Amino acid sequence: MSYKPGVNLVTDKTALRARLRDRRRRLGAEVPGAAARAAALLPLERLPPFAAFSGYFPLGTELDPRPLMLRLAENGATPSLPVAVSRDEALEFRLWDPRDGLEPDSFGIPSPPAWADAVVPDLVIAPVLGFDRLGHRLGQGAGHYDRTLANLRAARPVFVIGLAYSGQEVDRLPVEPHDQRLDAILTETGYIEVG
Ligand SMILES: Nc1nc2c(c(=O)[nH]1)N(C=O)[C@@H](CNc1ccc(C(=O)N[C@@H](CCC(=O)O)C(=O)O)cc1)CN2
Ligand SMILES: Nc1ncnc2c1ncn2[C@@H]1O[C@H](COP(=O)(O)OP(=O)(O)OP(=O)(O)O)[C@@H](O)[C@H]1O
Repeated sequence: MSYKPGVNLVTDKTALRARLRDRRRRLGAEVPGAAARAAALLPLERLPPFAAFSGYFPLGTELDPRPLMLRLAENGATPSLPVAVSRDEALEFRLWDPRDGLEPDSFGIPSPPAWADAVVPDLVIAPVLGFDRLGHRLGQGAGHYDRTLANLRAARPVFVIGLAYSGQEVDRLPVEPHDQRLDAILTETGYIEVG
């Protein structure tokens, strides 16, 4: 898919989101086993050191990060999940203990309960609707990851990996000043480091 700049980046993004949602739905059905393949392809030795990471609870046909989360946790890192407290605020991250139940956050996404410990991840596995090779990411459009990564990065280094089907790649995404870039992209066909 190639991107032709239009007059308005925001409406361009909205149109792209609709197309990429359709495309991801198709990929979810056509590429079985992608989550486990992607998890196995992460080159742990190339990542900066990290003590805590965040994954996500897969929505719809998002690529399931749980095999990857399991691998990172088995490697000794503390797992956490994002919690959307409102549409306009940054995400919180809370410790994910698979023995504890999850509760819907303000978007209805299963998330650790309010009493779970807060975590500051230094590795973020971000859900992706679309990505390009420069590390630009298109998300759900609420700006949650942009706000959250801006806050995290203002305090200390955080390495951000977008997890996606390889078919979610586009030539070039429209970019706004607030967009936070991915450091790498992991798909079922490989690991792409962004320069
Ligand atoms: N699995 C997952 N968890 C996540 C996110 C995500 O993208 N995926 N988020 C990322 O920021 C945050 C939640 N933010 C969200 C913001 C908007 C919508 C949303 O508008 N969803 C559409 C339906 C999307 C679809 O059909 O695929 C909607 O409700 O109309 C969802 C989540 C934190 N947790
Ligand atoms: N750091 C920020 N501070 C305030 N508002 C922000 C910030 N980052 C993004 N926003 C707002 O969030 C809205 C959505 O941004 P955008 O379309 O880039 O979302 P996205 O990256 O696709 O989604 P998400 O980050 O939720 O996965 C925009 O209206 C933007 O102004």
